[in-house]
Amino acid sequence: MATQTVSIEKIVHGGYGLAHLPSGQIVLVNQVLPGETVTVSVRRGKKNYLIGTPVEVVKPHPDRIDPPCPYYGRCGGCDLQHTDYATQLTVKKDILADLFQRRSEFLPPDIQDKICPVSGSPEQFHYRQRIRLQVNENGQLGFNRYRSHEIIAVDSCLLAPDAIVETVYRIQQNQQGRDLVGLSTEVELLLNPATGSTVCIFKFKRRIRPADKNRAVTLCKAVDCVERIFFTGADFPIQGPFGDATTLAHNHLSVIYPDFFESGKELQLNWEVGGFCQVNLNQNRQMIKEVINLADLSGRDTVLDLYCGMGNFAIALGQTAQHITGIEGQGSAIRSAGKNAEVADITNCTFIKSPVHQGCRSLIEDGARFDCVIIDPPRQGAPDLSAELGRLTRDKLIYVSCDPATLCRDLENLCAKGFSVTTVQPIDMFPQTHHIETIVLLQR
Ligand SMILES: C[S@@+](CC[C@H](N)C(=O)[O-])C[C@H]1O[C@@H](n2cnc3c(N)ncnc32)[C@H](O)[C@@H]1O
Repeated sequence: MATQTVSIEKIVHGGYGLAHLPSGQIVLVNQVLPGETVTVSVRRGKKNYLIGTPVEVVKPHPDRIDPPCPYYGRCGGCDLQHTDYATQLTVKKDILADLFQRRSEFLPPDIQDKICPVSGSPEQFHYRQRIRLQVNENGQLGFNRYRSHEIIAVDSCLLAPDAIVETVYRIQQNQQGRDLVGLSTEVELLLNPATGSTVCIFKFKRRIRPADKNRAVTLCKAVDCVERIFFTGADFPIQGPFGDATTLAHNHLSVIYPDFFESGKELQLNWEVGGFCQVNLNQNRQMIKEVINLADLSGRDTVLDLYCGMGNFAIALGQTAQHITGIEGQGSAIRSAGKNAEVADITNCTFIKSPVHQGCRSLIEDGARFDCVIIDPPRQGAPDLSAELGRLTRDKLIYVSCDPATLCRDLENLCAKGFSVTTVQPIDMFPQTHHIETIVLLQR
């Protein structure tokens, strides 16, 4: 492969450094920082650009550091670990600004001025409530190599809390644990914040048998940091819990945010194993506060919470709204949302299990409008929903996004429907990686 020396002009969406070759062609390079001079080996990429792999950093950025993880560069995660945290936050804000700039003809001219500094995470390592490991052909747990299906065996991860790291080690030291891992294609490890113990979901290559349940019980007894075990597979839904009988009362995980409300009251959120929760739970506390702050509800406001999950925002907003309607497609999340409202002792929330587009159409047919609409879609965003959002929103629309590219596309559509952008607040949910969570306040 040919090597070339290039100057990195900026970091773009996906965490790549962008440089131009003397020929004028664009080359995207990973593990670099803006302003660096880097020798790269260049290979063919997509139609409009080449891919460069760094061979030597000739002139490093002043804030470049030695990445602390021994798997950095081989493992596909943590692609910003080569710089200090303050620079990671600056890079993320610049990535967002660059995306907006590239689509500037379709976005409000002053949108760049609305981008606030990225709100940093309380923890920069060990923040992930869950990790998903792959199983390689030798029955070892690992992560995919950068941009590859090859599995790099690991015995720790700096993003995982200690209890998960201990579980990764101890299930591989235990015969039943090794047997279960060997029968799986992937193992998900979840921290239960309420107990500090872990829950394992083994994704099996075949259907489970009674012997597998016995292995799970024996493993839970032998490895005290594992409290429950579940099984799932390509052709069967999640089954469990299995394990030591004392831990099997329910299939929930829960987090309590003490002193969440001004009154000193805590916020408790429960969700079912296999259901969605934000991965960085301490930063989630800050994100809910930010949504409350942007919604700025009076006791008379009505709220629509689209893709509401287990009521992550609705339960907190329910304390000050007149009424909240939550729409969510996953049955387990809707069950958890109802339970969370009960625990919080609030009765002004209605949760509807429905695909969001269908739920919005029914609300429009009923003539419903809401003072504040919240939308928190998955990574693919919410294309084709802007007309519905325009009809359902009386005043504020709060868009929570985990992908700035689909956010940018959806903002274009919303601005074309008469919304204006008031605030863009990036939140760092995923330190050490290029991923960006963003909350945007739009108004009619
Ligand atoms: C990013 S999560 C947000 C959940 C919640 N707002 C939170 O903060 O925990 C997206 C949610 O959308 C749900 N979902 C995805 N596609 C959906 C659809 N087409 N209709 C309804 N819900 C959907 C998923 O089940 C998931 O709970």
